[in-house]
Amino acid sequence: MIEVRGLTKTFGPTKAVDDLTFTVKPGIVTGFLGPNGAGKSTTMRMILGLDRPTSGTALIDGQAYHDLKQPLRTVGALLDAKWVHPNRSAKAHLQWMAASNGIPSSRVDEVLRLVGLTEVAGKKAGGFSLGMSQRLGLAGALLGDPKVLLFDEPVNGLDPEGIVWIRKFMQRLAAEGRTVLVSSHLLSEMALTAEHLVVIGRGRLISDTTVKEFVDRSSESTVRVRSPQLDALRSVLTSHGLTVREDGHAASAAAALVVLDSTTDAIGQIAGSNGIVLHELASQQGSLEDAFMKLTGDDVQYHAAGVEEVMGGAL
Ligand SMILES: Nc1ncnc2c1ncn2[C@@H]1O[C@H](COP(=O)(O)OP(=O)(O)OP(=O)(O)O)[C@@H](O)[C@H]1O
Repeated sequence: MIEVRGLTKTFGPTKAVDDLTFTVKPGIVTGFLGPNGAGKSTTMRMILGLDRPTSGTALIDGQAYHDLKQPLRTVGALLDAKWVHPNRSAKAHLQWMAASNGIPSSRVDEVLRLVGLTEVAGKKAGGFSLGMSQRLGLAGALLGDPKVLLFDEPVNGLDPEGIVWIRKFMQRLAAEGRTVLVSSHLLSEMALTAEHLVVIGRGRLISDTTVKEFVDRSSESTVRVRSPQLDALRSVLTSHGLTVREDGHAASAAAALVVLDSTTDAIGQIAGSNGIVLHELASQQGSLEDAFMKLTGDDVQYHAAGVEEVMGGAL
């Protein structure tokens, strides 16, 4: 279990993490979602004792990272896959990690097998593809057989096969009863990987719910309706208090109305009882990514403006 309470981190004038409170439970994958610069990496680094909080606490199974007697046996992390010494073989790298953490070297072969790197164990890690480096990072995170695992954007830059492999692996680790926190800036990826979501924007908590609740709540569902009597339809719908948007040019045959917060049943009923002919009546679901952008949109704009200010200052 990970417990984050009132966690805050400022870098000069930047509040990277702003009074964050959330709990990550064992047995399920929890997605840590937010646009670039939202504060995900900084939060993870504070949980792992790599950054000191300005205020607040982050506990792993009830203890601060620095108080853990054998950290690798309690928590494993995959932050940056490319930190391995390039001239060291995968096996030598893991043996060095094991030795410096009091872990028996027999565990090295075990984790190499778990992540599917046995065949290339003797090869230099510097020549590994990104996918292989991620697997090696994962092997390192699993060395101490920890109950808590943190992954920072683990699928970034991977090919589809690598993405599916990492996704399934994280789900398996959670199914074994471990606590798994994985960050991403893509809601579509998290919808496939995680069961619970902690969403942040500009360092602040936006949502802490199941993926299903978040998706249901945030994705806009609308009804698209086409009719040869579009004007009449528009006025009866608005007279029923519905919000209506135009879709396409009014003069074209493809012109349609998009009705918010209603159902095909209700609209069909209204049209029928007013003698209006319909040529199309369809419910449509907004894309997850659109919904996510809308929710965190302010935060992305804030960061874009921030960059311009910095660039403007430099020029
Ligand atoms: N060492 C640092 N010094 C100054 N500012 C920092 C430092 N680390 C992070 N920041 C700033 O803190 C904010 C949060 O960054 P962070 O890397 O935690 O976000 P993130 O959600 O992980 O984004 P990304 O996916 O782009 O890494 C950003 O505005 C970033 O510029």
